[in-house]
Amino acid sequence: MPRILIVDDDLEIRGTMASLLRRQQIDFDQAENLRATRSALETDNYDLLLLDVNLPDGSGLSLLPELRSMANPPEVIILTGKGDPEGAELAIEGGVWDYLVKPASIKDISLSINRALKYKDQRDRSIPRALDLSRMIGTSRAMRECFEVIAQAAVSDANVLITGETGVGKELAARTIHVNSRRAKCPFVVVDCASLTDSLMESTLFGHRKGAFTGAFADREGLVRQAHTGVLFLDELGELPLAMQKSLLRVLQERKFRPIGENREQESDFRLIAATNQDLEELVDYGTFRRDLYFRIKTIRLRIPPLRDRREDIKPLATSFIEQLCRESGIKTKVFGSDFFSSLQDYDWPGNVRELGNVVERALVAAGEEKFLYAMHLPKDLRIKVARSRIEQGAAMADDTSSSCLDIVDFGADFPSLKSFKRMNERRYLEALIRKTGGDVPQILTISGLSRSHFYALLKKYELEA
Ligand SMILES: Nc1ncnc2c1ncn2[C@@H]1O[C@H](COP(=O)(O)OP(=O)(O)OP(=O)(O)O)[C@@H](O)[C@H]1O
Repeated sequence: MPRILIVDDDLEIRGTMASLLRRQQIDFDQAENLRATRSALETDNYDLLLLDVNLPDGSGLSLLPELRSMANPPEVIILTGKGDPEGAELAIEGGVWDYLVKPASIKDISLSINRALKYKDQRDRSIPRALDLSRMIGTSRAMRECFEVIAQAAVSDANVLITGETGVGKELAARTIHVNSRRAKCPFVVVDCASLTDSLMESTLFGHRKGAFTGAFADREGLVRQAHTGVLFLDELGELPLAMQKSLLRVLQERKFRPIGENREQESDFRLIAATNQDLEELVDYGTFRRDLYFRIKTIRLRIPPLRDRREDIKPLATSFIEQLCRESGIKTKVFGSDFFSSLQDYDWPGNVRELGNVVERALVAAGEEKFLYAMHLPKDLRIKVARSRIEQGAAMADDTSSSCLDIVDFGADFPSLKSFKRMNERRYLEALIRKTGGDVPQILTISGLSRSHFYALLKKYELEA
């Protein structure tokens, strides 16, 4: 059910609006000034604000930038007693749905409210569908939840804090938010806070004038200004020194900064997306990260889980990386031996998706001209770790591609049905036979006793090649 906040200092107007909404069975709250409106917005979600311009403690229009930076902002209809064309222009620039001059007819107000609510409803529903995820892969439930947050972040202009271990895809997620947002055509400026020394940081972020310090041979535009109209992506935010945190907070509040050696302030309208693999809350408790900055940055929070907690994503990621690498190097895409994926599945991926990308690339190089990718093509250190962990788990399934393909396997909690066990082994039998005979079909048919048509049907079934 939609919810509306009526913001007006005039009791009579609030009463008229309230009875209109009650008749339409629309839920609503009321606020008589800016302060009450802000506190209502902090505690509740609204789909629409009916907003008066002249309020006792300031202009209703001053709320528009704050609303725009909310994760899922309400629509706004401005209702004002003054026919103020400049105000109307400002309001429309600020993204309001409609601007009605009092006394507006009940019919006009009702029509406008219904249209705005319909639009808001469509906006809410279209969030997940509208997303372009062409570069970001993931089918696990955990990643689908991440995509929902990314979709919400894409339709808003709020600050975003992305957390997760190294290599989980924080920067990729930030870029995905950017390409799906209204700032998509504007710059995406990356600042790696960990690689900047304290002395370089201020001039890198805010720029400097020629001669501002020894070595400042020319004017330099800072990254904050370069991000104007676009996104400033602060990677490794937990590494930002305290002094710079203060400056950053000021820029976030005022969107203004002063390059070193410059008298006048400059402006930059950027959206902040920050990423960290550190626990910022813990840093706040230790006193090495400012609490006020932390609260300002985490309007939208995206936590990307490590790959070991979403193993379902390993296969689609690895397949996509291999296909892309084969395409780029102009070679025919490889066929996977089943032991290849099972080894990938059984590894813990401390370096997450980045490590997976590197590992499959190394496997591709190791396979050379071979059509198949087997576990033996994977880096030795990875195979050793997988073998160890299998032994530790009592799986006793050594990672030895030359072992019999009909070993008895301890499947642990994932014990398969007899049908799928037979399928698995049939596939492994065929892979081993193709490997042993070098793909010599007459020899395969002699050894297996299969008819030619049955053999080709099995190749098709298991997506194998001889
Ligand atoms: N879901 C995904 N789909 C496709 N590629 C991904 C995915 N997640 C990560 N990658 C790839 O993995 C690599 C590492 O990702 P990224 O740089 O975004 O990680 P990060 O979390 O920002 O790492 P770090 O903390 O070390 O900066 C990149 O090549 C990226 O394209």
